[in-house]
Amino acid sequence: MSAALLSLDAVVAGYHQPVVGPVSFAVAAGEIVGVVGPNGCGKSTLLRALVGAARLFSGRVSRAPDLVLSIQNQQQPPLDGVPLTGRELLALTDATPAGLPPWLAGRLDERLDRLSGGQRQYLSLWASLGAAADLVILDEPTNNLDPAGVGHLVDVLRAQAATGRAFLVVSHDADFLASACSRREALPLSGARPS
Ligand SMILES: Nc1ncnc2c1ncn2[C@@H]1O[C@H](COP(=O)(O)OP(=O)(O)OP(=O)(O)O)[C@@H](O)[C@H]1O
Repeated sequence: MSAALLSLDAVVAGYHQPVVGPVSFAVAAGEIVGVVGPNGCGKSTLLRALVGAARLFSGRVSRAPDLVLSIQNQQQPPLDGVPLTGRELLALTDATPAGLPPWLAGRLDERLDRLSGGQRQYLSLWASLGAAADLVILDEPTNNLDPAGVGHLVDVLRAQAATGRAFLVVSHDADFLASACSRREALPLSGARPS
C-alpha cells in the first residue's frame, strides 16, 4: 500500500468545546475515503479541522511533505447580486474547465446567480476538482445534483483517483458513497461530544 498523504491519530475536534473524536484513519494516494455517520456527529467539523477552520483539541494530523489540499464546503458562499461568472469562479482556484459536463461547459460565461442550484453546486465542486491538489476534501458534494450530475461526479472521482489523487468525502447519499468510495470510515457516536 502507498504511503499516507494524510493521517489522523486520535483527533478530537470542535469549536468552543469538542464535538467529534477521537478519530484515527489515514488516506493514501488513489483512495476515495468516505466519512460516514448520522447528522450532527461532526463530519463537517472534522473536515474543517483538517484545514484549520475548526479547533483541534487533541490528537495529531500528519500531512505528507508539500501536500496540496483542496476543500469544497457544504455551504456555498452567497452569490445573489454578485456579477461573478463560472469561468471567473474556476479562475479563482486556477481550475481548468476541461472535462466539465456538456450541460455546464456551454454556460461558463453566465453569472452564477442566474444558474440553477445544481449547476452552481457542480461549478463549485469543479473549482476544487479542477485545481491542482493531491488530496481533495468534499463535503456533501451531491447536494442539489440530479442523477446525471452524480453519475458524472462518480466518473470524475474514479478517473482522478486512478491518476493518484486522493479524496476525503462526506455525504449523506449512501448510493453515491457505495459507487464512489474505495473505503468508508464511520465516526464514533460519542466520546468527545459535550455531556
Ligand atoms: N461554527 C460552529 N460553532 C459551534 N458549533 C458548531 C459549529 N458548526 C457546527 N457546530 C456543532 O457541531 C456539531 C457537529 O456538526 P457538524 O456540522 O460537524 O455535523 P455533521 O456530522 O457534518 O452533520 P450533518 O450530517 O447534519 O451535516 C453539531 O452539534 C453542531 O451544532
